[in-house]
Amino acid sequence: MIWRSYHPTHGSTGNGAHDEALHDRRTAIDELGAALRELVERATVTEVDAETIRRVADDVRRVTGPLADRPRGRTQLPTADDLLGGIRMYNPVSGTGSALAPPVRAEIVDGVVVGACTLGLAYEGPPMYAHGGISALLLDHMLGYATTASGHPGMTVRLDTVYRAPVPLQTPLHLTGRVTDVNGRKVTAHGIIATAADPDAILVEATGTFVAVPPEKAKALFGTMRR
Ligand SMILES: CCCCCCCC(=O)SCCNC(=O)CCNC(=O)[C@H](O)C(C)(C)COP(=O)(O)OP(=O)(O)OC[C@H]1O[C@@H](n2cnc3c(N)ncnc32)[C@H](O)[C@@H]1OP(=O)(O)O
Repeated sequence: MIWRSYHPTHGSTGNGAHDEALHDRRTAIDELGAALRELVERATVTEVDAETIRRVADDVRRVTGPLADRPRGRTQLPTADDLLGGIRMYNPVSGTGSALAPPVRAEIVDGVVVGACTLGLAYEGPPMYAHGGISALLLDHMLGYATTASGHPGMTVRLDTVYRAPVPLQTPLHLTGRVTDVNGRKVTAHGIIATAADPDAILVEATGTFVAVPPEKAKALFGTMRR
């Protein structure tokens, strides 16, 4: 991962009780993430009356109160994350704890990152189809994953996105990301979005340039990060 030089591994501790507590916390975060995504989608699709919407808004404010007890700031990593192990519970694309993430599930197949997700109406841009920025978000993630998995992690400095056809909502999607060139610190990657039903028909494709962050820059950008 791009932060490798500045943070020790926080993987398995060999401490059974700690691992069990961590697993339990991640499971709880998964559960809350799923509930939040359901809330977001239901709030987006509902046509109930204004009184019901206000009542739900009050209820939501009330039930989220306990979560305000121990907030973390931007320099503090989530205790449930494992940066070097690639576990980012709140990643806005793949994090199962995120209300914003579809979430994308991705794996590496023959050197290519292959992902899947379904976008609900909360991601709507043009009626019935995904917002273009969401497609770019998904592809940036797929390309970033591919560069990291290839052993050449870096940050996006450029993302060229070509929208060939609208991306349908409520439809299983097929995503890919692959590294196409490594040139010193610069890595080029390419990815697509298609439907799972017709993975060869490209709806959106992107080519990205990623640059490895030199240690002095990494220190300036991420040096204040703490557990
Ligand atoms: C597992 C899931 C992972 C998901 C990952 C998602 C990825 C992301 O979203 S990252 C977040 C978005 N990106 C950013 O915020 C990055 C912002 N940019 C930066 O901070 C800096 O550009 C940084 C730190 C990356 C590089 O800075 P620096 O080390 O000064 O680079 P710099 O020396 O200017 O350029 C290095 C090389 O890249 C090239 N380059 C820089 N910017 C660009 C660009 N926009 N387009 C093309 N080439 C560029 C330069 O020309 C140079 O090439 P060469 O070595 O041939 O001369």
